Amino acid sequence: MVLRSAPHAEAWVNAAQTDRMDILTSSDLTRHAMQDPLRVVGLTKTYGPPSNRVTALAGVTTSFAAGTFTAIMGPSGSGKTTLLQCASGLDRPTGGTVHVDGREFVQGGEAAATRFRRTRIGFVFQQYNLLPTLTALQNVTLPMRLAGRKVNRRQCMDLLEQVGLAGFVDRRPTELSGGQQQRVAIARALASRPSIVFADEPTGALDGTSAAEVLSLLRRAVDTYGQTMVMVTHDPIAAAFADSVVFLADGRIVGTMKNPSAAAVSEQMLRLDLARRNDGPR
Ligand SMILES: Nc1ncnc2c1ncn2[C@@H]1O[C@H](COP(=O)(O)OP(=O)(O)OP(=O)(O)O)[C@@H](O)[C@H]1O
Repeated sequence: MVLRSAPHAEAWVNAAQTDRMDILTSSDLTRHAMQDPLRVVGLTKTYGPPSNRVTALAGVTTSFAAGTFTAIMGPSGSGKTTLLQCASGLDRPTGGTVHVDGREFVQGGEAAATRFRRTRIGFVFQQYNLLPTLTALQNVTLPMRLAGRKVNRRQCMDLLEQVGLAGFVDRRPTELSGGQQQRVAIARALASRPSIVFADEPTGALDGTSAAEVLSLLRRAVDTYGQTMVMVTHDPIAAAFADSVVFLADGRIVGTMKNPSAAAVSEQMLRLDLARRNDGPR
């Protein structure tokens, strides 16, 4: 998918394997995307003073359909994490809007943003972000307790069982391997049944076997519960677990790929790197 408004888009379409990509106009996007659980429109994010401005997002418009798994890829510094953080309410965009479950997320102060994140969104981070003093089960129930919601202990135990940790519920993070900690983090992210789960490099700190297990769990969350998964990754093998890949460069969407294979993703990443080198520093 290439948004026609994106600069370099024509070049990208020419350079890429166009048979794997759709061309989407902004009216198509509007028509199809209004009901999607997550939609971002004209998202911009700049850092620093005008004299030294960094543009991390330069107007990103896209939509994530229910029950789909999308990987966000792009060269270092292309804006992947910034997109994830702005789309999830962890950070405030400079411009543009975020729509979750058809409603615009209005940046109404930290309390509102926190409430929004706790009820509608799950997060999985590269470094797991588990609380070291709590057991696996307590880590999973924590977001519900923080949100003042009744804890469904049985459901949390079931989730830990589903991620293969039935015998580990009373262990603290230091007593678990990296892969096991990430599986606790996935159970925690899924416990409140959020409509959208954001994952930022969820396999970045894992070996190949643990990474495949974690990715299979994310895939299963999409297929079983219809959750919408948005994952930032550098790894083409991880991206191949997704239904589609959105490619970013210089804070813009420059293409998407449906039904990605690791080989096709690697090839597109190489093309992007090459295009960037040919363009020189911005
Ligand atoms: N807090 C900040 N202050 C200033 N510039 C920032 C800040 N956060 C990010 N940036 C800049 O914004 C741009 C996009 O950063 P971002 O972390 O979103 O990229 P990325 O694609 O996730 O990179 P990587 O793959 O290396 O993690 C980069 O040029 C980065 O240096």
